[in-house]
Amino acid sequence: MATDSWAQAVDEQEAAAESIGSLQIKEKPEENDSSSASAKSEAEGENKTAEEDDNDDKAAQSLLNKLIRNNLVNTTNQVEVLQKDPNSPLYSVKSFEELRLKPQLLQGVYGMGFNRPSKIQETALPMMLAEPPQNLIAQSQSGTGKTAAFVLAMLSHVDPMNRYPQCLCVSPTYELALQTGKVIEQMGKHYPEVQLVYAIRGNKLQRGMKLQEQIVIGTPGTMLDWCGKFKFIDPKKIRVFVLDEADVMIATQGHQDQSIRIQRMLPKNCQMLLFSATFEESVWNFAKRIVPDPNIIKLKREEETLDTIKQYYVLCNSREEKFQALCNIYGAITIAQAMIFCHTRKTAGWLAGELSREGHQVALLSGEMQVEQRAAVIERFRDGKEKVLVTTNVCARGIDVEQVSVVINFDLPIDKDGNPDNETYLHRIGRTGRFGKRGLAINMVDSRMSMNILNRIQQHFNKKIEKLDTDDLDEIEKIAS
Ligand SMILES: Nc1ncnc2c1ncn2[C@@H]1O[C@H](COP(=O)(O)OP(=O)(O)OP(=O)(O)O)[C@@H](O)[C@H]1O
Repeated sequence: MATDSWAQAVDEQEAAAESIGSLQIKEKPEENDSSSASAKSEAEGENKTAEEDDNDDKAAQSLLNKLIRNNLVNTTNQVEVLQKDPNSPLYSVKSFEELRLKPQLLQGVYGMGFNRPSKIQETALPMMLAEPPQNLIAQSQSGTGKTAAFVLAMLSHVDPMNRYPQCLCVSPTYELALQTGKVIEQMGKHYPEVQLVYAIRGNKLQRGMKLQEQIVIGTPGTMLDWCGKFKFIDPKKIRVFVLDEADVMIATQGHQDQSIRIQRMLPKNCQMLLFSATFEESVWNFAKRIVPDPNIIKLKREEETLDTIKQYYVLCNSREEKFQALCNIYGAITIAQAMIFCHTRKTAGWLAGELSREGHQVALLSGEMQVEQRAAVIERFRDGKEKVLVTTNVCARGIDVEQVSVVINFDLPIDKDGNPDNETYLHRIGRTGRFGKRGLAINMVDSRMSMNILNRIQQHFNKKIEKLDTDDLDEIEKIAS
């Protein structure tokens, strides 16, 4: 009874989500037609804070991370494992050979330049490849090798002789699905019998057809339609179900319920795998509904620290004075590369303009840019083509730019209630063990309120932030030594 009413609730929510979807489609042309409306939304966008951008955009952030990542994020932390059956032996592998992969797949793995399994892969791969298949919930930060791991599991489990879908993989967005698809194509390069199809909106199939591809990757809504309404896929034949980026997934209305509905169509012996970069309570609750009897693997993030950072603050009265202070600093010390954080897009745009006028080579990262544009800006900055990167918070989260020696908080990080955002402060200027180089952080304080924020940040980390007089050249020179 309880299950029935719950199922009905899911149906109702889904119908509501669908009607919201069609409403949005109808609204789009109107937006384009009305120049005043778009001018208004642009102005609103300009004043958007980093935090608002942040909420807008979890999926975009995740995509950006994928686009700019060129190698594995290594960590020295140990994985935490919680086995479904604590008495069964826990296998971990140090080489891909130990996994007894099909030769075509081993060739694919080496072809991608992987020499040995990443930290999370060491434990996750033997679990995912075990017989009988084991269910898994795995959490580790972006870039630690989750995608590569489940792609290898899917490719290992399909039977290429069977020309029907055997693995389903759901991703939160079309773009993220395409990224995973690329990994499947690369890793399966020497295994051409295995085929892939995208279940994404816009990929219209003829009614009544049955898919022959063994792997289907897509977004939850289309995947659900293909399994249920259109019957392009026979869910009873699915052997592996992967839900990727669970934390991003649950941020989108309707995705959670659609995923659960897909999961309920699958056979009992289907292997269920769920991955997430973070693991707050809501993700955990969702994960438990998707994955019965799970093994759980968690890999802690590398801790960031302020220990190797020299922190200063500069007192100013206006944004123009802050800019002047910045110029004085640039005049006194050689800064190889700096990142400057602003609270709004508007300030970031203004500051980038002023710095360019002063002759600096400036890159600007801002929330309204397309993800691909942002990725290109970051690449250029990484290559040293620009020496200063001005940004709002959202764009820079998760970006490790090793060569940045100076971080300037043109505005101090605050949350939406106006309290200090300590986590963001640490994230902007902190270094992990990996990049243990010394760094310099300069905070601009322009009001009593921001002085208060600075004091609270200081207290929180119990680390002194020294005052810097930017009118005194000698004093500035000293901080660089
Ligand atoms: N064993 C490995 N050895 C070397 N490189 C690897 C290995 N596994 C994955 N990589 C590479 O590391 C990067 C991150 O891997 P992957 O995309 O699988 O991580 P992820 O945890 O899924 O992160 P995200 O969710 O951001 O994609 C990719 O460039 C991938 O090609």
